[in-house]
Amino acid sequence: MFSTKLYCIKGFSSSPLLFLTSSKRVLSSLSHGQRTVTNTLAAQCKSKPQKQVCKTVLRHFDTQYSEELGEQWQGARDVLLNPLSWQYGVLLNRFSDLTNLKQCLTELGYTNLLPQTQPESQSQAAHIPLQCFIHRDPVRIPTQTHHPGWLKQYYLLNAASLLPVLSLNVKEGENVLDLCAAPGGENGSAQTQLATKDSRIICSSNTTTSAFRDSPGRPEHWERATRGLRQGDETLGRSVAALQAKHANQAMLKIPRTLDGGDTGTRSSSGDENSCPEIANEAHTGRSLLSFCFALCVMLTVPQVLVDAPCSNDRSWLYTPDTHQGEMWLKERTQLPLLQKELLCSALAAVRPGGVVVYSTCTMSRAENQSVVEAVLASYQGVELLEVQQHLIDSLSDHFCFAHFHSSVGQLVIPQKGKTWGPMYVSRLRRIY
Ligand SMILES: C[S@@+](CC[C@H](N)C(=O)[O-])C[C@H]1O[C@@H](n2cnc3c(N)ncnc32)[C@H](O)[C@@H]1O
Repeated sequence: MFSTKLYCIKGFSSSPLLFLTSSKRVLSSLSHGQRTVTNTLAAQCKSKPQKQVCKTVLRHFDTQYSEELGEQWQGARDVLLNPLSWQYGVLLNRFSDLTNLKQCLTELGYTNLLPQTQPESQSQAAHIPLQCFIHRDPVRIPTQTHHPGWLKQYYLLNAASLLPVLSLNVKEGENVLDLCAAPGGENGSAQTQLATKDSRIICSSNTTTSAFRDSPGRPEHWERATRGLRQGDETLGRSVAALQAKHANQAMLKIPRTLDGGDTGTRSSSGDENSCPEIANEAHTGRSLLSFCFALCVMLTVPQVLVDAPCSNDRSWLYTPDTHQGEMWLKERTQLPLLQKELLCSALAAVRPGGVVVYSTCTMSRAENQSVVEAVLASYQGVELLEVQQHLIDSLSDHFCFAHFHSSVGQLVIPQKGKTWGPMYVSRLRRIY
């Protein structure tokens, strides 16, 4: 029923050094004191062409979010409309030599979002927790480019996208089903974050594509890498898969596309589906999981499922290139909750009794967040709501702004001035029986 793949790579030995050297060069050229660095990076940002706001989407957000978020919408609006204020997290790739990189980041004024809780040593590499560096200013270090057979040392991401993975609280050796694993919008790769745990990740779509994409919204890179995987040649995709699998003791299980339930009628947030056919085909698998999740449950006894659901990604939708597309997306928006509920139900059916499902989106829309969870709780027997762990909220509150809801079935990170992370909604459910 499943095909288990453990990729191997050849000729890797010299690549990390070269890769590290090039990164050090980039970073060291910036490290002439924090002020200079900040100025340099800010200048880089400013030299980029300005994104154009879609007025149709903005009007829609104004109406909806001023009602749903109250006074917090104005702060979020200011951030969303000012890309120069956006902060970028630097998620380290534990499979690289990070010593110099961490030092560089520290010199640049970055700090670790997540305090180290376990000792670090070569022999305990497998136990290094997620390491995401953040900066209080809206600076952005250069994105690393792909080199065949080499791994990036870091990924730039919205640090709030760590929250769903942290909420899972994966234990060493536990299996995780990543129900919406296809590459998404701007928030980075859940798989990459999960891959820092010594656990098996089971994906409903092509796992490896997320881990090596160059930057959000660049399907040509996913296509290139996916094609490489299909052809079985020595590509970057294969190398990444090998490292993730070999070093993290993971087996990547791809659910065959023959189990695909067909078209969901929704847009893949990966953008242009035509340019990336394999991803487009595999992106619809999660909805049809219900039909075989019993077998999945019995065979794999999945204790945790992540539903990083397709949603109306507020940050990118606001910058929809043309009005017509903005209007189309707003129409599609009304269809999303149905798909999201189905995905969440599939996840609950797949998780073993006692297991936890984490549902996440990168929108602030109540219809796609609380309403989805409330509807599933009301209709699905034997499921209870869990709080997002208080210690997580406490430790992240210095950096993230959580929404002040009166009655909440989850936590919503809302971008605010100086804390521009999010939007990110997370809810946790436990299957009781
Ligand atoms: C928010 S993105 C996931 C991002 C991914 N977890 C990551 O970290 O890169 C949601 C993904 O769900 C995929 N998707 C859409 N419909 C789906 C379905 N019916 N089953 C499974 N995945 C689906 C979309 O293609 C999209 O890439």
